Amino acid sequence: MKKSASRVAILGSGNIGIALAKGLVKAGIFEPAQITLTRRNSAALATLAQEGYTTGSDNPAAVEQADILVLAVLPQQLNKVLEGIKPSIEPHKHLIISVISGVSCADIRQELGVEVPVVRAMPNTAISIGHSMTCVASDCASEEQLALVEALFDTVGSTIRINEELMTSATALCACGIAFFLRSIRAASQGGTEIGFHAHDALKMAAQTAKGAADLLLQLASHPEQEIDKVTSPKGCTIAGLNEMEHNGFSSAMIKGIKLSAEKAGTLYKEN
Ligand SMILES: NC(=O)C1=CN([C@@H]2O[C@H](COP(=O)(O)OP(=O)(O)OC[C@H]3O[C@@H](n4cnc5c(N)ncnc54)[C@H](OP(=O)(O)O)[C@@H]3O)[C@@H](O)[C@H]2O)C=CC1
Ligand SMILES: O=C(O)[C@@H]1CCC=N1
Repeated sequence: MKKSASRVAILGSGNIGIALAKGLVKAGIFEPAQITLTRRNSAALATLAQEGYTTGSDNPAAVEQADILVLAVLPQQLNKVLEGIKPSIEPHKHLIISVISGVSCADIRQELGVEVPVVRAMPNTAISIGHSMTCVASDCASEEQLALVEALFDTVGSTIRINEELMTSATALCACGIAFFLRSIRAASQGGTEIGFHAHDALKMAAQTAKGAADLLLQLASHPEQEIDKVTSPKGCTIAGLNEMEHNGFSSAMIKGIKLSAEKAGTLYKEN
């Protein structure tokens, strides 16, 4: 994607909002000066202001200067933000991208009271280094608008288009998934320390091994069990360790955690 001429306003510049901004700049699509970052405590954005981003706490002003609006506040903070920007929304100028869990495109249009195009995107924090898995959905955006959002997120990782009703599932598997895989890597490194490695070496060894495992699947398009079969020598130490993990509920714990996470993701906005 070539450099964009658009201006982006990220309303709610916390963990994911900043990760997105950094990813887009790192990908060379936007200059920091094309991105406005807002949060109520705008002093916390001082370092980003020094890097050239426009920062502040005035959401309506940010909306007026931008054509792409990214909503990145917590679900329970959304309605207040929408109420504040409502008068500044121009349906033929603005494209709204919401990364907020559990809030539908229709919920956003209903709160705004205008028929503005809304696309939901569910990235993860690896977006800051260009390795996000981002799921994209909309109930109303044109093909052109969806393609634009996909192209934007393609610059900061992989993107797939899904049906909107699967967005809470995508939240659990991909956005929360970063934490689940990180915890697995941490557990592996703790095991590594117990069997003889200094903690920092064990962590590096575990992380690189996890990266290799993921790349085997992504680059060879193979199935995990196909690759596992190549590691498990008969009567060997891999199958001994793997079966011990399964006897202790390894796969079951991951599956149950992802199911619970998806259920919770669906209730975050309604719990307001
Ligand atoms: N973290 C993640 O990995 C992912 C998160 N998400 C979704 O992204 C959203 C944000 O999550 P996350 O970044 O973790 O949360 P954070 O709490 O880190 O970020 C939310 C930000 O919104 C700001 N904010 C709150 N109210 C306003 C307001 N009225 N105007 C402007 N800014 C405001 C807060 O700053 P202040 O208090 O100073 O206003 C804060 O910096 C959530 O809806 C979450 O579901 C989606 C994918 C991944
Ligand atoms: O934990 C959360 O609710 C958010 C949504 C996805 C990742 N973090």
